Amino acid sequence: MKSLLTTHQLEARYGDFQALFGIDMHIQEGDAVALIGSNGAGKSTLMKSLCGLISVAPDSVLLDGQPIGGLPSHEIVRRGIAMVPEGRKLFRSLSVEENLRIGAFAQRKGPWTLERVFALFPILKEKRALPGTSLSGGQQQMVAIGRALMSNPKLLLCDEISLGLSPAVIQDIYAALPSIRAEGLSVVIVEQDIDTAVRSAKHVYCLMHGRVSLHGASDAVSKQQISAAYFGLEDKEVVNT
Ligand SMILES: Nc1ncnc2c1ncn2[C@@H]1O[C@H](COP(=O)(O)OP(=O)(O)OP(=O)(O)O)[C@@H](O)[C@H]1O
Repeated sequence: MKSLLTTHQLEARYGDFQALFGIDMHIQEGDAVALIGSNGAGKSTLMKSLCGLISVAPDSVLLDGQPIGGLPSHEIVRRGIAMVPEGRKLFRSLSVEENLRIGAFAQRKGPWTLERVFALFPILKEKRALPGTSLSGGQQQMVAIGRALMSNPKLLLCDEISLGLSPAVIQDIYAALPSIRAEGLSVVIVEQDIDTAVRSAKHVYCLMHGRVSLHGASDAVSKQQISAAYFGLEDKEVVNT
């Protein structure tokens, strides 16, 4: 499979505080990667570094071999990375449909249109004229995912899409993933629930204190390896990538 995105010794800082240290990550075309780790491990910081919300060294993030580190986020969307942010971040004053249409600002060509998003999440078609923020948490999450898809990304970054949702709703959202990935779209899923993460991904990266503590094929990493990498292990683990 062709490499889509790589990070090389990626570092990220908030002022004097260093949150990420030497992250090497590889995402192939069509890949599904789960990013796990305890609170404060650096998952959101890594997602923000990939989509231009945090400034990082140009060569530390390559998309299709081109340096994109530190580019403004609208330029990164144009190049094919879209983010479903933690907390959904819908535009309060806009309807469901308007929220979705905003995702298409980059005018990238591809399969995702308003009708296609409505086919994926039919409830959004019914509620298209309502304010996005009047929907249930799960429906708002669908809007956030749909808005990101409207930019026709090559890589979709999903930051904690199940946060605050009931197990049944989480199941509904994850049930959409195979359709989302059907046309070769790569996804990175940040997820607190380790079982959900590993089940829905081909590869797993675990972060601890801003470093990769484990990475490997999800069917090759054991529960013991994951809990060691999640809660504390001195050496970096690499398992059958
Ligand atoms: N805006 C910020 N300013 C300063 N430090 C920050 C900021 N955002 C995050 N941090 C710090 O960076 C580190 C990594 O945080 P990050 O939010 O990336 O972790 P996370 O793995 O996503 O955690 P969570 O699961 O709680 O969202 C933490 O020590 C956090 O306190």
